Amino acid sequence: MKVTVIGAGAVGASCAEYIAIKNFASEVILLDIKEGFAEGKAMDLMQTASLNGFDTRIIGVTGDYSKTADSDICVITSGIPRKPGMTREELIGINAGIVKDVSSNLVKHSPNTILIVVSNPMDTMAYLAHKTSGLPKNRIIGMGGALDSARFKYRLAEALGAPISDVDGMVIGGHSDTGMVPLTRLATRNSVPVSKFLSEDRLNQVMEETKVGGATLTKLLGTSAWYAPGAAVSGLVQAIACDQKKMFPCSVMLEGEYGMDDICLGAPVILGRNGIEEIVEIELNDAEKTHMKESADGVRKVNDLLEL
Ligand SMILES: NC(=O)C1=CN([C@@H]2O[C@H](COP(=O)(O)OP(=O)(O)OC[C@H]3O[C@@H](n4cnc5c(N)ncnc54)[C@H](O)[C@@H]3O)[C@@H](O)[C@H]2O)C=CC1
Ligand SMILES: O=C([O-])CC(=O)C(=O)O
Repeated sequence: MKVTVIGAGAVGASCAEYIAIKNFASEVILLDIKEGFAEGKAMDLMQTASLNGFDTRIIGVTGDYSKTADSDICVITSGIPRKPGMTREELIGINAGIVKDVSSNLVKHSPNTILIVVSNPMDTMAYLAHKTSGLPKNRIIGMGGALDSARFKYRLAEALGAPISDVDGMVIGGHSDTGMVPLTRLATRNSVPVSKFLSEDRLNQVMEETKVGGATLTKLLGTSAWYAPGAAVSGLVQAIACDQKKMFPCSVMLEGEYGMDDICLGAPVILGRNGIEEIVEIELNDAEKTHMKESADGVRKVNDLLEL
Protein backbone atom coordinates (compact mmCIF):
# COMPACT_ATOMS: atom_id res chain seq x y z
CA MET A 1 0.00 0.00 0.00
CA LYS A 2 1.59 3.23 -1.20
CA VAL A 3 0.36 6.55 0.15
CA THR A 4 1.49 10.00 -0.99
CA VAL A 5 1.10 13.09 1.16
CA ILE A 6 1.58 16.42 -0.59
CA GLY A 7 2.74 19.17 1.75
CA ALA A 8 5.23 18.30 4.49
CA GLY A 9 4.03 21.12 6.72
CA ALA A 10 2.19 20.82 10.01
CA VAL A 11 -0.78 18.75 8.77
CA GLY A 12 1.11 16.72 6.15
CA ALA A 13 3.82 15.64 8.59
CA SER A 14 1.29 14.84 11.32
CA CYS A 15 -0.69 12.80 8.84
CA ALA A 16 2.42 10.88 7.68
CA GLU A 17 3.34 10.23 11.32
CA TYR A 18 -0.08 8.79 12.24
CA ILE A 19 -0.19 6.66 9.09
CA ALA A 20 3.25 5.26 9.92
CA ILE A 21 2.44 4.62 13.57
CA LYS A 22 -0.69 2.69 12.57
CA ASN A 23 1.65 0.51 10.46
CA PHE A 24 -0.72 -0.50 7.62
CA ALA A 25 1.11 1.14 4.69
CA SER A 26 4.37 -0.08 3.21
CA GLU A 27 5.40 3.34 1.94
CA VAL A 28 4.54 6.99 2.48
CA ILE A 29 5.92 9.55 0.00
CA LEU A 30 6.02 13.02 1.51
CA LEU A 31 6.36 15.72 -1.14
CA ASP A 32 6.86 19.44 -0.65
CA ILE A 33 7.86 22.31 -2.88
CA LYS A 34 10.32 23.74 -0.33
CA GLU A 35 13.82 22.40 -1.08
CA GLY A 36 14.91 19.69 1.36
CA PHE A 37 11.94 20.21 3.69
CA ALA A 38 10.12 16.93 3.00
CA GLU A 39 13.43 15.03 3.05
CA GLY A 40 14.15 16.49 6.49
CA LYS A 41 10.68 15.70 7.87
CA ALA A 42 10.86 12.17 6.45
CA MET A 43 14.28 11.55 7.99
CA ASP A 44 13.15 12.88 11.38
CA LEU A 45 10.03 10.70 11.26
CA MET A 46 12.01 7.62 10.17
CA GLN A 47 14.23 8.10 13.20
CA THR A 48 11.10 7.52 15.33
CA ALA A 49 10.46 4.11 13.65
CA SER A 50 12.48 2.02 16.11
CA LEU A 51 11.04 4.04 19.01
CA ASN A 52 7.42 3.80 17.88
CA GLY A 53 7.69 0.33 16.37
CA PHE A 54 6.63 0.80 12.76
CA ASP A 55 7.96 -0.55 9.46
CA THR A 56 6.37 1.96 7.07
CA ARG A 57 9.04 3.62 4.94
CA ILE A 58 8.63 7.41 4.76
CA ILE A 59 10.43 9.00 1.83
CA GLY A 60 10.72 12.77 1.42
CA VAL A 61 11.01 14.42 -2.01
CA THR A 62 11.16 17.98 -3.32
CA GLY A 63 8.70 18.40 -6.17
CA ASP A 64 9.54 15.08 -7.86
CA TYR A 65 6.17 13.56 -8.78
CA SER A 66 7.79 10.56 -10.48
CA LYS A 67 8.40 9.23 -6.95
CA THR A 68 4.64 9.33 -6.27
CA ALA A 69 3.88 7.01 -9.22
CA ASP A 70 1.23 4.34 -8.63
CA SER A 71 0.15 5.63 -5.24
CA ASP A 72 -3.02 3.92 -4.02
CA ILE A 73 -4.04 6.97 -2.00
CA CYS A 74 -2.90 10.61 -2.30
CA VAL A 75 -3.54 13.27 0.33
CA ILE A 76 -3.36 16.98 -0.54
CA THR A 77 -2.37 19.21 2.38
CA SER A 78 -0.33 21.72 0.36
CA GLY A 79 -1.37 25.34 0.64
CA ILE A 80 -1.44 28.10 3.18
CA PRO A 81 -3.17 27.83 6.55
CA ARG A 82 -5.20 30.68 8.03
CA LYS A 83 -3.99 33.12 10.69
CA PRO A 84 -6.07 34.27 13.67
CA GLY A 85 -9.04 36.39 12.58
CA MET A 86 -9.19 34.89 9.07
CA THR A 87 -11.82 32.54 7.67
CA ARG A 88 -10.90 29.41 5.73
CA GLU A 89 -12.64 30.93 2.69
CA GLU A 90 -10.05 33.71 2.51
CA LEU A 91 -7.41 31.12 1.53
CA ILE A 92 -9.04 30.39 -1.82
CA GLY A 93 -6.94 32.88 -3.83
CA ILE A 94 -3.67 31.04 -3.19
CA ASN A 95 -4.83 27.51 -2.46
CA ALA A 96 -7.02 26.99 -5.55
CA GLY A 97 -4.01 27.29 -7.88
CA ILE A 98 -1.95 24.96 -5.69
CA VAL A 99 -4.67 22.29 -5.42
CA LYS A 100 -5.39 22.34 -9.16
CA ASP A 101 -1.72 22.01 -10.03
CA VAL A 102 -0.99 19.33 -7.43
CA SER A 103 -4.02 17.19 -8.26
CA SER A 104 -3.23 17.17 -11.97
CA ASN A 105 0.40 16.14 -11.26
CA LEU A 106 -0.79 13.39 -8.93
CA VAL A 107 -3.32 11.96 -11.37
CA LYS A 108 -0.73 12.02 -14.17
CA HIS A 109 1.48 9.63 -12.17
CA SER A 110 -1.24 7.68 -10.34
CA PRO A 111 -4.32 7.53 -12.61
CA ASN A 112 -6.05 4.99 -10.36
CA THR A 113 -5.48 6.80 -7.11
CA ILE A 114 -7.97 7.86 -4.46
CA LEU A 115 -7.57 11.54 -3.62
CA ILE A 116 -8.15 12.98 -0.15
CA VAL A 117 -8.37 16.78 -0.18
CA VAL A 118 -7.47 18.61 3.03
CA SER A 119 -6.36 22.09 1.91
CA ASN A 120 -8.85 24.87 2.71
CA PRO A 121 -11.43 26.02 1.92
CA MET A 122 -11.80 22.24 1.78
CA ASP A 123 -15.32 21.76 0.32
CA THR A 124 -14.47 24.11 -2.53
CA MET A 125 -11.03 22.51 -3.03
CA ALA A 126 -12.70 19.07 -3.24
CA TYR A 127 -15.17 20.52 -5.79
CA LEU A 128 -12.23 21.94 -7.77
CA ALA A 129 -10.56 18.51 -7.78
CA HIS A 130 -13.81 16.98 -9.09
CA LYS A 131 -14.00 19.53 -11.89
CA THR A 132 -10.35 19.35 -12.96
CA SER A 133 -8.73 16.00 -12.06
CA GLY A 134 -10.84 13.66 -14.21
CA LEU A 135 -11.13 11.12 -11.37
CA PRO A 136 -14.50 9.44 -10.80
CA LYS A 137 -16.60 10.77 -7.93
CA ASN A 138 -16.00 7.83 -5.61
CA ARG A 139 -12.27 8.57 -5.70
CA ILE A 140 -12.31 12.18 -4.47
CA ILE A 141 -12.91 12.70 -0.76
CA GLY A 142 -12.77 15.92 1.22
CA MET A 143 -11.62 15.62 4.85
CA GLY A 144 -13.46 17.86 7.29
CA GLY A 145 -16.35 16.06 8.96
CA ALA A 146 -14.14 13.39 10.56
CA LEU A 147 -12.20 16.15 12.31
CA ASP A 148 -15.28 18.22 13.16
CA SER A 149 -16.96 15.12 14.61
CA ALA A 150 -13.90 14.40 16.79
CA ARG A 151 -14.10 17.97 18.10
CA PHE A 152 -17.86 17.59 18.64
CA LYS A 153 -17.25 14.45 20.73
CA TYR A 154 -14.57 16.27 22.71
CA ARG A 155 -16.97 19.12 23.52
CA LEU A 156 -19.84 16.73 24.30
CA ALA A 157 -17.67 14.70 26.67
CA GLU A 158 -16.55 17.90 28.37
CA ALA A 159 -20.17 19.02 28.86
CA LEU A 160 -21.26 15.58 30.06
CA GLY A 161 -18.25 15.01 32.32
CA ALA A 162 -17.98 11.65 30.54
CA PRO A 163 -15.06 9.87 28.84
CA ILE A 164 -14.86 10.60 25.11
CA SER A 165 -15.06 6.85 24.40
CA ASP A 166 -18.62 6.88 25.81
CA VAL A 167 -19.73 9.58 23.37
CA ASP A 168 -20.84 9.29 19.76
CA GLY A 169 -21.83 12.07 17.40
CA MET A 170 -21.43 13.38 13.91
CA VAL A 171 -21.01 16.72 12.14
CA ILE A 172 -22.25 17.08 8.58
CA GLY A 173 -22.44 20.09 6.24
CA GLY A 174 -19.66 22.41 5.16
CA HIS A 175 -16.27 22.59 6.87
CA SER A 176 -16.57 26.26 7.82
CA ASP A 177 -17.11 28.36 10.95
CA THR A 178 -20.77 28.90 10.09
CA GLY A 179 -21.58 25.95 7.84
CA MET A 180 -21.05 22.95 10.12
CA VAL A 181 -24.13 21.03 11.20
CA PRO A 182 -23.40 19.16 14.46
CA LEU A 183 -26.20 16.63 14.87
CA THR A 184 -26.93 17.08 18.59
CA ARG A 185 -30.31 15.34 18.22
CA LEU A 186 -28.57 12.09 17.21
CA ALA A 187 -25.56 12.30 19.57
CA THR A 188 -25.45 9.68 22.29
CA ARG A 189 -23.74 8.78 25.56
CA ASN A 190 -23.46 5.02 25.43
CA SER A 191 -26.59 4.75 23.24
CA VAL A 192 -28.62 7.21 25.37
CA PRO A 193 -29.49 10.52 23.65
CA VAL A 194 -27.33 13.31 25.11
CA SER A 195 -30.48 15.43 25.57
CA LYS A 196 -31.25 13.15 28.54
CA PHE A 197 -28.24 14.69 30.32
CA LEU A 198 -27.79 18.17 28.83
CA SER A 199 -30.18 21.13 28.60
CA GLU A 200 -31.02 22.66 25.23
CA ASP A 201 -28.90 25.71 26.14
CA ARG A 202 -25.86 23.58 26.99
CA LEU A 203 -26.29 21.59 23.77
CA ASN A 204 -26.47 24.81 21.77
CA GLN A 205 -23.25 25.91 23.45
CA VAL A 206 -21.59 22.60 22.48
CA MET A 207 -22.81 23.13 18.92
CA GLU A 208 -21.36 26.64 18.73
CA GLU A 209 -18.02 25.57 20.28
CA THR A 210 -17.79 22.76 17.74
CA LYS A 211 -18.44 25.02 14.77
CA VAL A 212 -15.61 27.39 15.73
CA GLY A 213 -13.29 24.53 16.77
CA GLY A 214 -10.70 25.37 14.09
CA ALA A 215 -10.88 29.13 14.73
CA THR A 216 -10.43 28.63 18.49
CA LEU A 217 -7.23 26.65 17.92
CA THR A 218 -5.98 29.10 15.29
CA LYS A 219 -6.32 31.91 17.85
CA LEU A 220 -4.39 29.92 20.47
CA LEU A 221 -1.68 28.60 18.12
CA GLY A 222 -1.21 31.53 15.72
CA THR A 223 -1.79 29.08 12.85
CA SER A 224 -4.32 26.30 12.37
CA ALA A 225 -4.28 22.91 14.10
CA TRP A 226 -2.42 19.79 12.95
CA TYR A 227 -2.58 16.88 15.43
CA ALA A 228 -6.32 16.18 15.16
CA PRO A 229 -6.37 16.99 11.42
CA GLY A 230 -3.47 14.55 10.84
CA ALA A 231 -5.17 11.87 12.94
CA ALA A 232 -8.47 12.37 11.11
CA VAL A 233 -6.82 12.02 7.69
CA SER A 234 -4.97 8.89 8.82
CA GLY A 235 -8.33 7.41 9.87
CA LEU A 236 -9.74 7.91 6.36
CA VAL A 237 -6.56 6.54 4.75
CA GLN A 238 -6.67 3.45 6.97
CA ALA A 239 -10.37 2.83 6.28
CA ILE A 240 -9.63 2.82 2.54
CA ALA A 241 -6.34 0.93 2.69
CA CYS A 242 -7.73 -1.78 4.96
CA ASP A 243 -11.17 -1.88 3.26
CA GLN A 244 -12.79 -1.26 6.64
CA LYS A 245 -16.22 -0.08 5.38
CA LYS A 246 -16.15 2.51 8.15
CA MET A 247 -18.58 5.42 8.16
CA PHE A 248 -17.23 8.97 8.31
CA PRO A 249 -18.78 12.27 7.34
CA CYS A 250 -16.74 13.44 4.34
CA SER A 251 -17.11 16.13 1.72
CA VAL A 252 -18.54 14.31 -1.30
CA MET A 253 -20.00 15.29 -4.64
CA LEU A 254 -23.75 15.17 -4.12
CA GLU A 255 -25.95 14.21 -7.04
CA GLY A 256 -29.43 14.30 -5.58
CA GLU A 257 -28.55 13.11 -2.08
CA TYR A 258 -29.87 15.47 0.60
CA GLY A 259 -31.74 17.22 -2.20
CA MET A 260 -28.54 18.75 -3.58
CA ASP A 261 -26.64 18.65 -6.82
CA ASP A 262 -23.23 19.67 -8.10
CA ILE A 263 -21.73 20.51 -4.72
CA CYS A 264 -19.19 18.90 -2.39
CA LEU A 265 -20.59 18.94 1.12
CA GLY A 266 -20.12 16.90 4.27
CA ALA A 267 -22.35 13.82 4.43
CA PRO A 268 -21.91 10.37 5.98
CA VAL A 269 -20.18 7.91 3.65
CA ILE A 270 -18.89 4.35 3.82
CA LEU A 271 -15.18 4.18 3.06
CA GLY A 272 -13.53 1.06 1.69
CA ARG A 273 -11.01 -0.03 -0.93
CA ASN A 274 -13.05 1.70 -3.67
CA GLY A 275 -13.05 5.01 -1.85
CA ILE A 276 -16.58 6.24 -1.29
CA GLU A 277 -18.64 3.05 -1.49
CA GLU A 278 -21.94 4.57 -0.39
CA ILE A 279 -23.38 7.93 0.57
CA VAL A 280 -25.63 7.37 3.58
CA GLU A 281 -28.80 9.46 3.61
CA ILE A 282 -30.06 9.99 7.12
CA GLU A 283 -33.46 11.42 7.94
CA LEU A 284 -33.00 15.06 8.98
CA ASN A 285 -35.60 17.14 10.78
CA ASP A 286 -36.72 20.51 9.41
CA ALA A 287 -34.19 22.55 11.41
CA GLU A 288 -31.31 20.31 10.29
CA LYS A 289 -32.49 20.51 6.68
CA THR A 290 -32.51 24.31 6.92
CA HIS A 291 -28.98 24.30 8.36
CA MET A 292 -27.78 22.01 5.53
CA LYS A 293 -29.36 24.28 2.94
CA GLU A 294 -27.71 27.39 4.48
CA SER A 295 -24.42 25.53 4.63
CA ALA A 296 -24.68 24.59 0.96
CA ASP A 297 -25.54 28.20 0.03
CA GLY A 298 -22.32 29.31 1.77
CA VAL A 299 -20.19 26.72 -0.03
CA ARG A 300 -21.73 27.59 -3.40
CA LYS A 301 -20.78 31.25 -2.93
CA VAL A 302 -17.14 30.20 -2.52
CA ASN A 303 -17.35 27.72 -5.43
CA ASP A 304 -18.53 30.61 -7.62
CA LEU A 305 -15.14 32.28 -7.08
CA LEU A 306 -13.35 29.40 -8.84
CA GLU A 307 -12.15 29.95 -12.39
CA LEU A 308 -13.18 26.64 -13.94
N1 LIG B 1 -9.66 20.08 6.04
C1 LIG B 1 -9.27 20.23 7.29
O1 LIG B 1 -9.91 19.74 8.22
C2 LIG B 1 -8.01 20.97 7.60
C3 LIG B 1 -7.39 21.69 6.62
N2 LIG B 1 -6.22 22.37 6.88
C4 LIG B 1 -5.59 23.05 5.76
O2 LIG B 1 -4.46 22.30 5.34
C5 LIG B 1 -3.53 23.17 4.70
C6 LIG B 1 -2.14 22.96 5.27
O3 LIG B 1 -2.06 23.41 6.59
P1 LIG B 1 -0.66 23.32 7.39
O4 LIG B 1 -0.04 22.01 7.18
O5 LIG B 1 -0.92 23.81 8.75
O6 LIG B 1 0.21 24.41 6.60
P2 LIG B 1 1.81 24.50 6.50
O7 LIG B 1 2.14 25.87 6.02
O8 LIG B 1 2.41 24.02 7.77
O9 LIG B 1 2.16 23.42 5.38
C7 LIG B 1 1.80 23.56 4.03
C8 LIG B 1 2.93 23.01 3.19
O10 LIG B 1 2.52 23.02 1.82
C9 LIG B 1 3.70 23.26 1.06
N3 LIG B 1 3.34 23.69 -0.29
C10 LIG B 1 2.84 24.87 -0.71
N4 LIG B 1 2.64 24.85 -2.04
C11 LIG B 1 2.98 23.62 -2.47
C12 LIG B 1 2.97 22.98 -3.74
N5 LIG B 1 2.56 23.61 -4.85
N6 LIG B 1 3.41 21.70 -3.81
C13 LIG B 1 3.82 21.04 -2.72
N7 LIG B 1 3.85 21.60 -1.49
C14 LIG B 1 3.44 22.87 -1.37
C15 LIG B 1 4.44 24.34 1.83
O11 LIG B 1 5.81 24.41 1.46
C16 LIG B 1 4.23 23.84 3.26
O12 LIG B 1 5.30 23.04 3.72
C17 LIG B 1 -4.10 24.58 4.90
O13 LIG B 1 -4.77 25.01 3.74
C18 LIG B 1 -5.05 24.43 6.05
O14 LIG B 1 -6.05 25.41 6.07
C19 LIG B 1 -5.65 22.34 8.12
C20 LIG B 1 -6.23 21.63 9.14
C21 LIG B 1 -7.46 20.90 8.97
O1 LIG C 1 -9.24 26.00 11.13
C1 LIG C 1 -8.55 25.90 10.10
O2 LIG C 1 -8.32 26.82 9.32
C2 LIG C 1 -7.96 24.56 9.77
C3 LIG C 1 -9.05 23.59 9.76
O3 LIG C 1 -9.76 23.43 8.80
C4 LIG C 1 -9.41 23.00 11.05
O4 LIG C 1 -8.56 22.88 11.96
O5 LIG C 1 -10.57 22.63 11.18
